[in-house]
Amino acid sequence: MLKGGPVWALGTMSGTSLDGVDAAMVLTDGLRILEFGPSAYRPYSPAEREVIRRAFGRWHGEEGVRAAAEVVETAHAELLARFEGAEIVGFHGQTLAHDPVGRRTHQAGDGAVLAEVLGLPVVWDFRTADVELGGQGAPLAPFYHHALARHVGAAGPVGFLNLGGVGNVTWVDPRIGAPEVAGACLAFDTGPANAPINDLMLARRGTAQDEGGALAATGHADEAVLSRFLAHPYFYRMPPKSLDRNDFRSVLEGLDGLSDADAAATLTAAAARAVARGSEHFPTPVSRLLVTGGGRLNRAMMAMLANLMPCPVEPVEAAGLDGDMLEAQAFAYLAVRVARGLPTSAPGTTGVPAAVGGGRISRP
Ligand SMILES: Nc1ncnc2c1ncn2[C@@H]1O[C@H](COP(=O)(O)OP(=O)(O)OP(=O)(O)O)[C@@H](O)[C@H]1O
Ligand SMILES: CC(=O)N[C@H]1[C@@H]2OC[C@@H](O2)[C@@H](O)[C@@H]1O[C@H](C)C(=O)O
Repeated sequence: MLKGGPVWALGTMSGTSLDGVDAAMVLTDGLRILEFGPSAYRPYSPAEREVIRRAFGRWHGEEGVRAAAEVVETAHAELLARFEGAEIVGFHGQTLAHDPVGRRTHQAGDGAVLAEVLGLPVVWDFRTADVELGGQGAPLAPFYHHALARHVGAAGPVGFLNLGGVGNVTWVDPRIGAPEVAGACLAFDTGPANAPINDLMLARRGTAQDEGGALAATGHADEAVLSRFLAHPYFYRMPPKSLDRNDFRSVLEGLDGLSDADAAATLTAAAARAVARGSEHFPTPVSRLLVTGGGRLNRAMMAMLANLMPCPVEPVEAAGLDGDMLEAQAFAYLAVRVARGLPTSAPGTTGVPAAVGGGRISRP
């Protein structure tokens, strides 16, 4: 258990869109955020990405998983070696598979290996305890969103939307002092966000993403595909709820007859409409929706969201935060919570029956 006051924690995120690893430092006591520290990013090479991609959907011991874990561990070790002054590491790993109904979730990468390499305590495997207790195991950033809302001095409920490979949103009431208290947070995955767009761009154009949403901006969304998409039972489930990267794959097929631009516009609109549909679950309206993750740089997606939502939709930078590093910061914050025996999820964030602290700690 960590003693005393605030510590510099170093957190990582290797997200579902598979672009690379983010790492960022936060000074925190596991309750409040005192200061933001340096951050860095290491992209995966195309070859590394392919090794990980081949292991998507697989579980420990299955083919290709050890190779993927080695890529993840090596990339993290390289990136984290660039930092100085961290006292603890929060290592998310790379989600390969996520099946909360089956009470299992798989983040590749061994925290014990990193602890040895870095000579620091490493908190990892953040999601397993939650799913084993019947929670969704995701999203886990919401407790950090709660701390952020208080840090930026929000006076009432605000929304944090992460537009990564998958989207997730947190409704936060910062007037409630602790995130695990009933009514402080309601969180859930909204639906697919950038992952299907990236897959489309790779298949049709050989590029990693729709830069700035430029292609989507020139197309027209296909309403038939969108209504089939929005009829998916996921949208009728009450939150909390979470998704695996490819859960919507079959619904989002059927774009073959569409031009590249119309297909991109359709997938972009699908992400935005999923968020708007999700926001209907908010307990009360929010004063603003603060957007983090790569999707905030997709102007077509942001414009669609602004049209659909009744409140201002702004990148988190509008509140002085860093939308590239927010999730890495989240796992720094959560690592300190784990080390201090504080919970990392609650009924309102993952649907777990009672607040629970996930994560394993490996020491060098
Ligand atoms: N300039 C940009 N224009 C358009 N899209 C962008 C831009 N920058 C990033 N993106 C999109 O955002 C994605 C990266 O987002 P982010 O890093 O938030 O996702 P992630 O952390 O991998 O995913 P998740 O949060 O689901 O785990 C890219 O793969 C791309 O689709
Ligand atoms: C199982 C898993 O890794 N889920 C990710 C994914 O990416 C976005 C969304 O789906 C969210 O549920 C989660 O990540 C964020 C960081 C979270 O746990 O808050």
